[in-house]
Amino acid sequence: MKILLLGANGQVGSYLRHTLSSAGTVVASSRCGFDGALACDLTRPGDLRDLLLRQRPDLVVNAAAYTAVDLAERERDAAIALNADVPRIIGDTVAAWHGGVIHFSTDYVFDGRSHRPYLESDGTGPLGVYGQTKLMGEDALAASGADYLILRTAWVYSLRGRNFLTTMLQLAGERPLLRVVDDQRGTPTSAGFVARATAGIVTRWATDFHTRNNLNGVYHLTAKGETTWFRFAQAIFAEAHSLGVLAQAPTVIPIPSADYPTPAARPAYSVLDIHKLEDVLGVIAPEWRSDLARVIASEYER
Ligand SMILES: NC(=O)C1=CN([C@@H]2O[C@H](COP(=O)(O)OP(=O)(O)OC[C@H]3O[C@@H](n4cnc5c(N)ncnc54)[C@H](OP(=O)(O)O)[C@@H]3O)[C@@H](O)[C@H]2O)C=CC1
Ligand SMILES: Cc1cn([C@H]2C[C@H](O)[C@@H](COP(=O)(O)OP(=O)(O)O[C@H]3O[C@@H](C)C(=O)[C@@H](O)[C@H]3O)O2)c(=O)[nH]c1=O
Ligand SMILES: [Mg+2]
Repeated sequence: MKILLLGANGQVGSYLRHTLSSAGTVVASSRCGFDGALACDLTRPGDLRDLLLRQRPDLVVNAAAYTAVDLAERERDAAIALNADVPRIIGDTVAAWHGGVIHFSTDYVFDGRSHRPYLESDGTGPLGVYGQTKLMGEDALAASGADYLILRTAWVYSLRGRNFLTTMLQLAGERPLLRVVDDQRGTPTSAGFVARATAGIVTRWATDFHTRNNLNGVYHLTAKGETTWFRFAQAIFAEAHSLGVLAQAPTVIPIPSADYPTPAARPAYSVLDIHKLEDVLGVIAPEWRSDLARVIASEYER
């Protein structure tokens, strides 16, 4: 099976480049092209169509996105181009040869007013431009006629790139005291887990090739459990400290979101129910806390 991976240089994409090779022949593409990846600026629809037509993949895995949540509030057009137009063009194009698409979306499609984990069938209500444009992309792909899986993940971290984990480790070296919001609940999920689970899903999907359209739809893909950003920060410092990576863990103070104003509002509660992922796609998810410990140890315990 030929798999075209878009966004190969991103947080999830860089892990997918490795894990997907167990599921098929991977052709990787990134904005600039590096390390053998094909260069393609996805904001140029003609370039994206050319890439798809030339490669004619059995499956496109789209890990490219506009992910700057706050910046999106004043760069709406750029967010639409990446998060809404790209999945629409992919779906419309590969539908011509009955190709499939695996696309990632986010917990930020929800408004956060739920008091129990969100089901795939629950109503959406994004609070900001990032979530709105990701939802537009979900709808466009679902309407395209291609076979598709939309994997909604959340609070993704790794030791590469910019994310909450790397931000906290960096701030720990700069400040003795950090203030972190304690009234937004969600589930930290490692990029490595997302990429391994996705590769397993691709393998299963390829096996069920003739009936795979039965699987079309949205799936929630996170680790298990829930926490707040404050408790996530505490856990990061506890793990790093126990491995001797941090001489002195900073003091972390819990604060309400009102005390940490940001251009984009975040949902107060965006825990995702992952039973459909487990039952239909057979993914086994780790607890978020053990996933975090594994990630930090993998880097430093050598
Ligand atoms: N990060 C998170 O917390 C979460 C992410 N998700 C979703 O998961 C998916 C993967 O996210 P993640 O890996 O964290 O995102 P990243 O921001 O790390 O990666 C996105 C990639 O998209 C690429 N990209 C952006 N613009 C273009 C362009 N014009 N042409 C080509 N490539 C472009 C970027 O390229 P470059 O490296 O050159 O900038 C980057 O490598 C996304 O769909 C995201 O919405 C969902 C929930 C949580
Ligand atoms: C750095 C920092 C952040 N915060 C808060 C701000 C925010 O409410 C929360 C998380 O901050 P971040 O900006 O790292 O996270 P954010 O950009 O909101 O992360 C989101 O990214 C997109 C792509 C997604 O799809 C989501 O699932 C989610 O992971 O922590 C503090 O309270 N103190 C701090 O020192
Ligand atoms: Mg990023």
